[in-house]
Amino acid sequence: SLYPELKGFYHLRETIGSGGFAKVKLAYHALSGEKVAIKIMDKKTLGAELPRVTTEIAAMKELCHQHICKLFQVIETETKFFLVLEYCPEGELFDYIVSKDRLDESEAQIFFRQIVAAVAYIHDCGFAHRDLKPENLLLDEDQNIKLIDFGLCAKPKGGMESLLTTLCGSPAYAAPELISGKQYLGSEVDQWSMGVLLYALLCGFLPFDDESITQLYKKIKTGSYKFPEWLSDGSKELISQLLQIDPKKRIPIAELLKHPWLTKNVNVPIEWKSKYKKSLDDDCITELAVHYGKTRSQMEEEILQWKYDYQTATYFLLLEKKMKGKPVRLLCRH
Ligand SMILES: COc1cccc(Nc2ncc(-c3ccc(C(=O)NCC(=O)Nc4ccccc4)cc3)c(OCC3CCNCC3)n2)c1
Repeated sequence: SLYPELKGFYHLRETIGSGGFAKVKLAYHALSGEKVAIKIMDKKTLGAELPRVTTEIAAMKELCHQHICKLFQVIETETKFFLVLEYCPEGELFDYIVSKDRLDESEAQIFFRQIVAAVAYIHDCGFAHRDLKPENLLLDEDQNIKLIDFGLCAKPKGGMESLLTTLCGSPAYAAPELISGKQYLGSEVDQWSMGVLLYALLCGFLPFDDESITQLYKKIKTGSYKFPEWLSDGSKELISQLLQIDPKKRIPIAELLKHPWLTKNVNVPIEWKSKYKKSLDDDCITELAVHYGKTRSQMEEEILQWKYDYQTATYFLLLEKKMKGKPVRLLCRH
């Protein structure tokens, strides 16, 4: 087959996305029967960008959050990287907004609370995303948000406030300081992009748009955008606090987590911390031990090494089955 490294472990199906350096295929994890997304990157195509994949893999191993697509396994061959990732059955938020034209305030609020939670978590882990847009926000079977970074744009924030100067991400969502080639902070760029995102959720179109890229840049740099008449005062106030040209004037994440527009009718601040437990799940370890014919303590010791091999993937996918209320069972037991 085309990818002998996957044979017997994953059953490949159709391509669900491609772009930049990556192609993503739907696949089935053979042991659990669960669907996964396999991101395939060719080392030759990556060329000088190769280090971005190692940065991405390191970041993914740190990021374990209910609103971030989980990494299950890394397979590296001489010519390719395969990242086995959480599959989101409801596809891109972008397509959902297009299908509904635009979202009403309550639905937009639910999605935006989850997006803010994911970004707050990434920033707390010392990373910045830098390419926040609806194409990188996927929906799971319960229509919950799962943030991804399809284009390898996420970066460590360095010493938290390291200044980054590479242009990354899509211009329509890019902050003024980023497109001016000035030094910028990833966290502040993410705040701006969240403003563009919230506008897109509530309006169904972009605040800054133009056929000519120079006109688009001009609108972004001068912060020239209009509010449609259907927006509430609360949502307009929040959007304007994010779309501040001066990065220092943008509402900080800590404030955002308890902003009135995000807490109204729900009255609880956003729970942004990871809901994943640090300890291993007994049922999953037991099922793995039975399958591999090992003792539970041997199995625990192996999983705790977090090798991101097929065993790691099988553990995480058993955990996913458990969280979805499915039986914690593998398809065949020796
Ligand atoms: C139903 O029909 C559909 C239709 C469409 C999609 C699906 N489902 C579906 N599930 C899962 C994926 C996926 C997950 C993770 C990554 C990734 O690259 N992770 C790496 C990552 O997230 N790093 C990272 C995250 C945060 C911080 C730092 C680093 C890549 C792809 C997918 O992709 C399809 C593409 C298509 C082009 N636009 C983007 C999505 N699609 C289903």
